[in-house]
Amino acid sequence: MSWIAESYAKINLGLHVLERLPTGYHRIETGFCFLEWKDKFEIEQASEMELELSDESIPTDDGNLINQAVSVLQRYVGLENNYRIQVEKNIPAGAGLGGGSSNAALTLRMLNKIEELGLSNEDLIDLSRDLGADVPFFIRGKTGIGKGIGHEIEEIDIQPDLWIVTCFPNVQSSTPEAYRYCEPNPNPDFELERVLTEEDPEEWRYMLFNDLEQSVFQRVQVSGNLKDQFYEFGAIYASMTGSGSAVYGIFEQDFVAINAYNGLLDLDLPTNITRPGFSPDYGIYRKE
Ligand SMILES: C[C@@](CO)(OP(=O)(O)O)[C@H](O)COP(=O)(O)OP(=O)(O)OC[C@H]1O[C@@H](n2ccc(N)nc2=O)[C@H](O)[C@@H]1O
Ligand SMILES: Nc1ncnc2c1ncn2[C@@H]1O[C@H](COP(=O)(O)OP(=O)(O)O)[C@@H](O)[C@H]1O
Repeated sequence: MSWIAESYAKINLGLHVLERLPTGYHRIETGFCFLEWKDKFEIEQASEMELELSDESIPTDDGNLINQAVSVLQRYVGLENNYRIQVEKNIPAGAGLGGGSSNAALTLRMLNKIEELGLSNEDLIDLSRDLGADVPFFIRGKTGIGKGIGHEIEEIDIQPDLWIVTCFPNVQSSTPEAYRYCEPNPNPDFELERVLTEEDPEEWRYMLFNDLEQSVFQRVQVSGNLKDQFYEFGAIYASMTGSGSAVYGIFEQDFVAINAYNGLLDLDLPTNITRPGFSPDYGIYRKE
């Protein structure tokens, strides 16, 4: 008997870097929503802890966020059994799609259920403190605005009711570097929630920005080219997600989105298309 569940990717709708903090982190404000791009987890009891990933380029040692999530539970709560965790990786790493953070969050949620630990989402968020700023968003599984270092989530429905096409240009981008080279830009008059919930997405092009984009595009030029390509394909809005390198385009009409998706696949680039108003299945299921 095993347990199965899915770990979803995110994109950032706007990312404002407000301030450099003494901790080395940055105070930000960003919109988080989901893509239909997912890794598949299967967990079963085993004689010792084992991690198997379908993507051999990602480490399976202590550097893996799945193992770090297991260690946190072992250290602070205690686990009765050992498990074999098998993951079909589809979300590209180093893409700004939050694949590692999403995997860490799902590991906490699955082991909480399998071992009947009875921890609430808030308990899991407390435990995830050292795993990454994006992990609380993935534990909640709801769209919203991330504040603080990205870990304080105000849940609001900002999943675009439009097609989202997302493409990884086959080059990774480093999150620490993206923040190190960005220019914090406090703008007290900007209201992210209002822009995301009230403005026509056609207007986002002129008002919704990712402050990490400029410096990442200088180092990862393919991402900048990809953004131009999205506008050529007819996107009403295009942006890099998070610290890159992936870029997404938002489309009003299905045939325009599908044409962009097929065009990017023809270039041999990992690409995803997400339906309007998509909502992830956060269920954890038993497989006999
Ligand atoms: C940029 C964003 C946008 O959602 O996502 P990704 O592009 O990584 O997916 C996040 O802020 C990334 O979150 P996450 O990837 O969980 O970051 P962490 O592991 O906590 O931090 C990695 C490093 O990024 C920098 N960092 C991260 C978050 C933040 N608010 N300020 C920072 O300066 C720090 O240098 C930190 O050591
Ligand atoms: N479970 C995991 N899945 C993907 N990457 C992981 C995982 N654990 C650790 N990593 C490492 O984290 C780094 C960032 O990956 P990821 O979290 O997918 O990207 P991003 O922060 O750009 O969203 C990668 O270099 C990868 O080797």
